[in-house]
Amino acid sequence: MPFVRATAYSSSANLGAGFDVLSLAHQAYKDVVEAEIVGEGKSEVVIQSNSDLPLDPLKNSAGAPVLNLLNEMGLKYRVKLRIHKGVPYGLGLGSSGASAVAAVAALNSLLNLKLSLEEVVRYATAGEKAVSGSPHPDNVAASAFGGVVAVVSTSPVRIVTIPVRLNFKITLIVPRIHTGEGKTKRARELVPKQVDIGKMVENMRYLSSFVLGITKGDRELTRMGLNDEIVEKSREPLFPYYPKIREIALRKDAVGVCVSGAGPTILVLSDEETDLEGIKREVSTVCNGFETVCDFVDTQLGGGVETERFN
Ligand SMILES: Nc1ncnc2c1ncn2[C@@H]1O[C@H](COP(=O)(O)OP(=O)(O)O)[C@@H](O)[C@H]1O
Ligand SMILES: N[C@@H](CCOP(=O)(O)O)C(=O)O
Repeated sequence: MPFVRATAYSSSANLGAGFDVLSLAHQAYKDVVEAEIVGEGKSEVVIQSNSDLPLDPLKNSAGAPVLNLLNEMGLKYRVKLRIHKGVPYGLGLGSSGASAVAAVAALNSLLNLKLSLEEVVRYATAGEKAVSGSPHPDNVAASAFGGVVAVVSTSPVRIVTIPVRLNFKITLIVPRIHTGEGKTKRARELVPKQVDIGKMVENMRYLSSFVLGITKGDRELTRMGLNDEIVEKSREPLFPYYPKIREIALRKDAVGVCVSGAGPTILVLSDEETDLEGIKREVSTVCNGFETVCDFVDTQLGGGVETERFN
C-alpha cells in the first residue's frame, strides 16, 4: 500500500514576550510520521511508535488531529500512523507539536486533500489541545512553516513567517530532568489570568523590539526584545536555575536568552561576539548546583514540514 512519510522539526515557542504567538523551528531534533490507509468503512486511527507515548489516538498528539480531520471531512478510512519520535518530550522543544504537524501533513499528502499549510496548522493544533488542554498553535506553526513565525490570528488561522536578517546561532540548554506527564498543561496553569497594564506595555515593547531586531538585522534590538515580564516570571518556580543562566548568557554577550516554550530548556542566541564556550562552562556549574546535568545542543533554524510519497 502507498504511504507518505512526513518529517517535522522541533521548535522553541514564545521567544520572550511572544506567549502563544512567536516560535522558531530548529534542526536539533525531528519527528518522522508515516501515514498509510489500512482499511475502509469507519474513521479510525491506529498508532505504532518507537516511544512509550500513549497509543490511544485521542491521547497522542499525532492521533487526535488525524482523527479529528477524518471525522470533520467524513473520510471513512482506517489510518495507520507509524511515529518515529526524534524530538524528546516534556522539555519545551515542541515535541507534541512536531508529531501533530508531521501526522496531518502526511495524511494531507496521502489523500491529496490539498490543505494549505495554515489548514495543517489548524488541524495540528487539535493535537496540542489533546495533550496540554489548550490549543496553542505556536509550536505547530513553527514546525509546519519553518524559520521564525508569528501566529497573527487563530480564527481563521493566519501565520506569518518573519524575515530574519540577523545572523545568529542557536544553543539549547537542555536539563536532563523528567518533567512528568502534562508538563505544559501544568506550566500553563501558572500563567496569570489578569496582568498589570504596566507589565503588558513593557512586554509589548519587548515583542516589537525582538521582531524588529531580527527583521532589520539589529543585534541590540533583538537583545532588548528577548525578555518577558509576565509568563517567564510566573513560571520561574519551575526553572529556578533560569535567572542565573540568563545573567551568565547576557554577561558573556549572547544575542539573547529566553525560556524555550514552557521549559525547562533554555534557548540562547549567539554570534561571533558571544563567549559561547564560557557560557557553557559556567552554566554547567550552575546546573550541577541544582543537582542536574545540562546538555548543550548547538543548532540552527529549521525548515518547514516535508513529505515524501512511497508507492
Ligand atoms: N506524539 C507525541 N509526542 C510528544 N508528546 C506526546 C505525544 N502524544 C502525547 N504526548 C504527551 O504530550 C506531552 C508532551 O509534553 P509537553 O511537555 O506537554 O510538551 P512538549 O514535549 O511538546 O514540549 C507529554 O505528556 C506526552 O506524554
Ligand atoms: N506557548 C506555549 C508553548 C509550549 O511549548 P512546549 O514546547 O513547552 O510544549 C506555552 O508557553 O505554554
